[in-house]
Amino acid sequence: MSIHINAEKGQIAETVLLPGDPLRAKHIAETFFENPVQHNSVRGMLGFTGTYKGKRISVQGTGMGIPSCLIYAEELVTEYGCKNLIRVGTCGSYQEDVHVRDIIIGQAASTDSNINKVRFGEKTFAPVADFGLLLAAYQIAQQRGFRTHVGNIMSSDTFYHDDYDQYKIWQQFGVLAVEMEAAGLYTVAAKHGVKALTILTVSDHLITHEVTTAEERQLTFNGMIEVALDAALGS
Ligand SMILES: O=P(O)(O)O[C@H]1O[C@H](CO)[C@@H](O)[C@H]1O
Ligand SMILES: O=c1cc[nH]c(=O)[nH]1
Repeated sequence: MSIHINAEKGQIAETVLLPGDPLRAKHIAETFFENPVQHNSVRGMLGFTGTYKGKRISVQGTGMGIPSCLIYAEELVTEYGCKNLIRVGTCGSYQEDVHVRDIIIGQAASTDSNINKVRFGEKTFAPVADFGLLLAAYQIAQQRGFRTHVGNIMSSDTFYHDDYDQYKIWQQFGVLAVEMEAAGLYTVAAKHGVKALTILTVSDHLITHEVTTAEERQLTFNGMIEVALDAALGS
């Protein structure tokens, strides 16, 4: 048992999907896993382990934001020996040609978080995805016909902003969308020498103000989750 996960050693698989929402973790386990077993209930941050197409795999909710996500990422790696961390989340698009319901694969993650200033001081670390996981996810998404974008994403420390126009600097530099965890996840994966990837579904649009309905989001999430699970098969 670790401080925030009450699973026994060996109860969590080496490959873990990481949604922010613990109820999405439950949905993934109930929809896609054979014989899912709940391995965590601490703070209601649900986690499950089961089998997908013959491979043992886990899903663990992380909560929202880098600080919460990194508690789970650190404990999964250091206490449970997890080696492949695949975030499956939602994001807001920064680009006209990146539409709601599209899939984004986070090749790299910019951030307004202070975490890496604390770590690296004046120097800059570039948090990047594992290339093997990224390539597998991209090829699977292409085969399935999903509109898919690969590139830089922005991990923000805030969901609500005093100045919404601040997105324009990221937009201008080609950043695809905003979410709240990937830069931290990629950094911690690098620190421990494990693999990480972030796959997102666009749930809203910062420019056009389009949003997805709850039902649409559910269906689109399933596409993203299948991409993540099938990419995980080769991990
Ligand atoms: O859908 P999830 O995985 O929670 O991801 C996004 O949604 C939350 C904000 O609503 C943040 O965690 C953000 O990163
Ligand atoms: O962090 C997030 C997630 C979804 N949509 C946003 O605008 N921001």
